[in-house]
Amino acid sequence: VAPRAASNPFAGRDFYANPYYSSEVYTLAMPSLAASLKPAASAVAKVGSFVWMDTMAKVPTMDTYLADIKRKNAAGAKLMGTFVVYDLPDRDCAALASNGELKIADGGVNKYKTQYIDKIAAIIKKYPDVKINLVIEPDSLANMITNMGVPKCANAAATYKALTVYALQKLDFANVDMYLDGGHAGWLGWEANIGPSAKLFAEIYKSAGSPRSVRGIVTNVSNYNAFRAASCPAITQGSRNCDEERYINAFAPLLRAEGFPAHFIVDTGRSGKQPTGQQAWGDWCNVSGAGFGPRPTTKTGNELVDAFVWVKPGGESDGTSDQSAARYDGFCGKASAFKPAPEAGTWFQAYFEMLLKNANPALA
Ligand SMILES: O=[N+]([O-])c1ccc(O[C@@H]2O[C@H](CO)[C@@H](O[C@@H]3O[C@H](CO)[C@@H](O[C@@H]4O[C@H](CO)[C@@H](O)[C@H](O)[C@H]4O)[C@H](O)[C@H]3O)[C@H](O)[C@H]2O)cc1
Ligand SMILES: [Mg+2]
Repeated sequence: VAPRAASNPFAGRDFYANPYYSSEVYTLAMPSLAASLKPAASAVAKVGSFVWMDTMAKVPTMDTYLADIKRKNAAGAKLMGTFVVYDLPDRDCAALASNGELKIADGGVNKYKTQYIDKIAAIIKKYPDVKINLVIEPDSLANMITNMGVPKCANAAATYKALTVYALQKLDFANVDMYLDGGHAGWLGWEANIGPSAKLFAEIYKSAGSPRSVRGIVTNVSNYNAFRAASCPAITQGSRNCDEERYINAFAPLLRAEGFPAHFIVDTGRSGKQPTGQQAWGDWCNVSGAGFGPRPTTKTGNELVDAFVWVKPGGESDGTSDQSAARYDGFCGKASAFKPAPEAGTWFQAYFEMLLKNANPALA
């Protein structure tokens, strides 16, 4: 077994401005952007964000990007690959917007193993010299804590847990570090949720055999919370953990006590402007008033936090506002949600412009 990583998986490496996102910015955003916003947009295109493998068809692009990174590193760069594993069958079980391609009822478990995870493992094996950091399945285990009352989540629970364990075991390589998705302060940070969460995450970690490459937990993926709020926003009323740092500082000792010595990374891609237009802390879809947040860095000011990262690519929709669409989720129709919005994952120009204008720190 490889020696336990004592060091920060992001230390001494630079983020890879992936071609997929920069091409969205240059081909989809730039042409209709006001001249005044173009410098900010080209700055954003250079910020390294995670590549979402949200379909089996996207897996081969991991090979393309890792080959590009390997080439660039051979020429003196110090890039790492950062990817999101996101294709569980019956995905996003409490929402409708990000419904995935695999269904438990339609052989999804076997497809996830053989056509998704095993394919990712085979690609990683080709690049033993490239540092790879992975986010594992946003919105999966968190839903197991708070949404067992949703039939789709209750029915998917055993599968989510078993396939997460499978992924942690199959992707456990010496050059890989993985972070399980831990929702955010407004989700699992509540008094009622944080204890059960620590137990569940530790159970998964130990069931997988405490793999060396499971470094910890990522928080705030596709959400908007400040890492360190100057003052607790009104919508967080009643919760002691009103920002991601308070959530992490409360969560870490509970996890350690359960046998999971987790470190953390935090998605700051859309946390720049506080407070946002959320009317309730549970508002998650295309929230108005958000802005690009702190740039990716290992200088987090908290030794539990390896890095601030950009996981959700700012400008890609969280879900359609078209009420007649199959994947329409009511949260994307709420007053706090920017409308009209296209399907989850597709380019949302007006929202991108808002993120540029609200960026903090400023982009250019
Ligand atoms: O006063 N109290 O003591 C008290 C105690 C408990 C309370 O209840 C808690 O209230 C919280 C809201 O405050 C709820 O948190 C919301 O849960 C939703 C899932 O159900 C999440 O939605 C996901 O968001 C993802 C992006 O983050 C999307 O990608 C994904 O598609 C989407 O599904 C929201 O973020 C998240 O904010 C908790 O469940 C709930 O338990 C409340 C008060
Ligand atoms: Mg989503």
